[in-house]
Amino acid sequence: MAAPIARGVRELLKVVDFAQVPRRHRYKKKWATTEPKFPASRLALQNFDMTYSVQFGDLWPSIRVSLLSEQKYGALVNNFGAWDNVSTNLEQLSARDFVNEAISRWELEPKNDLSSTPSPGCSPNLRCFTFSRGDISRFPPARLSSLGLLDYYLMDAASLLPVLALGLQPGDTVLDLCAAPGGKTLALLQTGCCRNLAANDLSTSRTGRLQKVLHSYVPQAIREGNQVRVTSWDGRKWGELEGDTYDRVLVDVPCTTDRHSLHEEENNIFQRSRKKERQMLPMLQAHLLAAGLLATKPGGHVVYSTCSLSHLQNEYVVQGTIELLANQYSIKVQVEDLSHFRKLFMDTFSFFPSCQVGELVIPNLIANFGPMYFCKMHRLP
Ligand SMILES: C[S@@+](CC[C@H](N)C(=O)[O-])C[C@H]1O[C@@H](n2cnc3c(N)ncnc32)[C@H](O)[C@@H]1O
Repeated sequence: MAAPIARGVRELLKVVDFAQVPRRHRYKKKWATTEPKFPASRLALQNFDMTYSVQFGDLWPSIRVSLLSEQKYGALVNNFGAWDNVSTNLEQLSARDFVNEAISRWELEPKNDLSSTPSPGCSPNLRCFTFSRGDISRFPPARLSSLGLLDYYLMDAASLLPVLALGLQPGDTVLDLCAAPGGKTLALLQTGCCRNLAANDLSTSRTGRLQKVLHSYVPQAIREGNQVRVTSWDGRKWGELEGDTYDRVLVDVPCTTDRHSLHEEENNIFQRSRKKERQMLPMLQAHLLAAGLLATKPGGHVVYSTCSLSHLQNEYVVQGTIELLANQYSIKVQVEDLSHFRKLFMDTFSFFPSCQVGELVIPNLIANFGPMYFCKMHRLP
């Protein structure tokens, strides 16, 4: 499978990379050996200014300032602890459960609208609190409950959207292909709907972090029973390892992690030494998505997600991979329309209005979540 996918994505890169760079920037810069070291976060900002000003036009200055400002968090309540007390405490801080607020709104929608939207499945089991738009309060650190588990998990609330979009149903077998450090794995378990959950990540040090998260939030009986399996394999091989197996697959790929790249030098993908790795990201992402689709049962669903704003890593990867699976494997994959989903959550998040496929949460000063791109696909039977 590797060769045709690699060839296809290389073709995509040829076309798209140039289309994104304005003509005035197409020059080859010579770096003198004496030139002072440029922090990777500065290189990231330069790169974003070049590509995203073209991609987002007038929206870019406001996204830029939001990305450079403090992000907002959500508190995902641990359902394995005393969730009702924890929810009451969070409400007393004036935070609100954006998941259940959205689902209550959905239930109030007129019947004729409901018929065209899928059921919320297990999503109402998730409770995630955020402060309202414009409220930049911070959550206090999570506390240990009497059961020895932490009471909530702090995460970018937009990271919950790919899990919600996956739309788990009771008894599903689920694969989380790139799972570490484990925020989305934890959310998948919190739905209470996974018959089996396979959580995988290539990096053993990062699966170590995932194990720690599970240890802090999930009772021993669940961790050590056969409901959760943690592995450290190359996700690109999953189609060969366990083809046609899972009802739902989450493919939350490595990406340019745009917010992180602007704030942290450590492990920054814009370091000069990682240029090649950065250029190869769309290829790796397409391989992982193809493997995730091959691991899905015919009739099953996949969500692809990144925390990057780059169309090249988002919709181009989705469109290119779907085309490749059709050509190389005669596997048909349909992108699902998530516009109803966007409508449900637009009080909490700012969405980019013009994605060709999938949805993109863009950072906004009064709702500083994301970036988070997610696209739901149906592998046709
Ligand atoms: C965006 S992070 C995943 C975040 C995670 N889903 C969460 O919510 O906490 C992407 C992950 O992909 C992993 N990764 C990179 N290449 C991989 C591969 N070939 N197979 C599986 N995982 C890979 C990285 O180690 C990294 O932990």
